[in-house]
Amino acid sequence: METEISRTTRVGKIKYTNAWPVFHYFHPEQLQYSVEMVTEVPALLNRRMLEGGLEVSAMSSFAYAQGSDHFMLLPDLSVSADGPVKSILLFSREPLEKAVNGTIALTNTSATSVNLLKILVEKYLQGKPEYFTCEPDLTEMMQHADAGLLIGDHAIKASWENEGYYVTDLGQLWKNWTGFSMTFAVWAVRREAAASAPEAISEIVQAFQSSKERSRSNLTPLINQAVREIGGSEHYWHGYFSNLCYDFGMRQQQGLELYFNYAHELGLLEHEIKLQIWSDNTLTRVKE
Ligand SMILES: C=C(O[C@@H]1C=C(C(=O)O)C=C[C@H]1O)C(=O)O
Repeated sequence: METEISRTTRVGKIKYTNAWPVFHYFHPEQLQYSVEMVTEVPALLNRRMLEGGLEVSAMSSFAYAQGSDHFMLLPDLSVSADGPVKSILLFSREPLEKAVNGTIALTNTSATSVNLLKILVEKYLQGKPEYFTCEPDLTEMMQHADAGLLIGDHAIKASWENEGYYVTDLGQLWKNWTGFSMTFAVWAVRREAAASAPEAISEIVQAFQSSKERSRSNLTPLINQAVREIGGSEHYWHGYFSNLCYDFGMRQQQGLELYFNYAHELGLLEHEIKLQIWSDNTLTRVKE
């Protein structure tokens, strides 16, 4: 008979620096339960989570909402920003007010940010652009569009190489308009995995939490790795990691609920979303 201990939990990891603090000290080989890692851009992790090809993943908060009947949120984990995010950037040839009536190229790696842009354009800026989706290559995008949306390390690198484009930070724009924080990524578990393998999920959640805390207490190893692998300066990465928030408290939840409400109003989400957070019942069960 297959026991829970021998079953493998497939865990998705976002292939961008923004999620590193939660994964940096997450070492599957040190866990009691078996874990297989899949590292991909958010759009691919979203698809695999929706199709049941992963049990646990960091994913776009928008995709969590699309599949919320199948998912629960893991507690106190997110990639959020209360103001500028520095890596969700709209590059445009003309100032923003003009760009939002032109053609906008959208990265095919995102779900949250492309819908955030649509909300901001439609409700805040009253623009009427044409959109198309493509690979995250700014040079290529700008051959066919007036503006291009990039996320993650693609946005960071493009901001370093920027040759005169206007740059709009969507975290900052959301904050200017709503006064709220914005949550771009969440960590979720599929409901059937939460029901059938609670001990494994509990161990995974604790490992994510302790990675987050260890990263927060000393950013230097992450900064050094980012300089080595992506480029840029220690100063840049210190600013980048310390600016992002990895918690999912009341403030982040309120901002995300507001985003889901707007997405629903615009028909981007089919139904209203109630955040459902997984809680660890294994500790009480042991005592019974
Ligand atoms: C902060 C970021 O958030 C990311 C944006 C996502 C999206 O737009 O769907 C998904 C996951 C996050 O890692 C970033 O890409 O820089």
